[in-house]
Amino acid sequence: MIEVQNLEKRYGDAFAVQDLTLTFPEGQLTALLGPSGCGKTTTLRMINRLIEPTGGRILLNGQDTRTLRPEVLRRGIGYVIQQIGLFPHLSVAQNVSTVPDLLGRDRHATARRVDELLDLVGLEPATFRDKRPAELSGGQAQRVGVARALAADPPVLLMDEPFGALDPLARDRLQDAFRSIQRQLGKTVIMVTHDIDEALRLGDRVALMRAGRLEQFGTPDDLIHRPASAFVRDFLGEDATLRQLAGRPVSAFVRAGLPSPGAPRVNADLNARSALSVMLREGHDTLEVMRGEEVLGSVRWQDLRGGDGA
Ligand SMILES: Nc1ncnc2c1ncn2[C@@H]1O[C@H](COP(=O)(O)OP(=O)(O)OP(=O)(O)O)[C@@H](O)[C@H]1O
Repeated sequence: MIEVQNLEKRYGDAFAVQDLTLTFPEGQLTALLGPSGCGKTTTLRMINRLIEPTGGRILLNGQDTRTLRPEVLRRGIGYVIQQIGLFPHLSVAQNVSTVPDLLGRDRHATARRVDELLDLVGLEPATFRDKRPAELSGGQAQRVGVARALAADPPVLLMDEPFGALDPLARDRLQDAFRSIQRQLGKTVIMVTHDIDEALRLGDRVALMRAGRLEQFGTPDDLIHRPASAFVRDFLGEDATLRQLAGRPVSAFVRAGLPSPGAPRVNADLNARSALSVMLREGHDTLEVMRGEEVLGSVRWQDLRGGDGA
């Protein structure tokens, strides 16, 4: 678990981060969100001590990070940035195994792990293992970057706009892949983004910052339905609920029980925003949700509009 307490970074008279106190829950993904210059990257880089705070402290599993040598600290904290920085002269497999090799881990075990990780991020190992970075698309290179960060098996991952440079389709795919990996591996992830959709879609928690301070910390539902300030409401915008629905399958909103007679059927994987459109189009306030031939249950208009899906 990572706790920051009264964290501060000052440059001359200007505060990049000021009086920031929050706990990043273990095994969850927290999105650090906010407008340009609000202090997101500075906060992230203080956590792995690429930037030293001018005040406050950071606890990793209860231990003040200042008592740890930076290189020891960073071994337990993966770091993924937009410009992935793969080594051009090394193969994909060598790039992914950089840290385990440095740590002197068993070579055969590492080779197996590299293949597993490539598989996990959606790169066929036999095809990609021996390629050089110059032979990869931007999206493939970012996948390799994610695999490399996971290779050392750090309990904590810091990510700074990791999907920023991708086209929308590739970004959606890699976000989905990453989300299921994160759920599967139970990593604690802190992800900087200025993309509201990304934060609402991927974040278990969202920390919204403004001018170096924390404006609100909560679940996506909290920020959308219980904004702490006019700033939060304005920042998320009026269509925040719809955008959040677009990132969730309708199955997240299913309740047991039958819908009203004649309700349209939709597939469980349909996104909730499209499900809402089906209701509007068909003039029904319930839908029957199917997975293949099986009826999962029903979903009601007010369930989608209330935004309480998990
Ligand atoms: N080395 C530095 N010297 C002086 N000011 C700095 C320095 N680094 C950052 N700042 C200032 O601190 C503030 C926060 O910067 P930071 O990069 O953390 O913002 P951010 O929220 O990540 O922004 P963006 O989304 O644009 O990357 C900004 O006003 C920035 O100008």
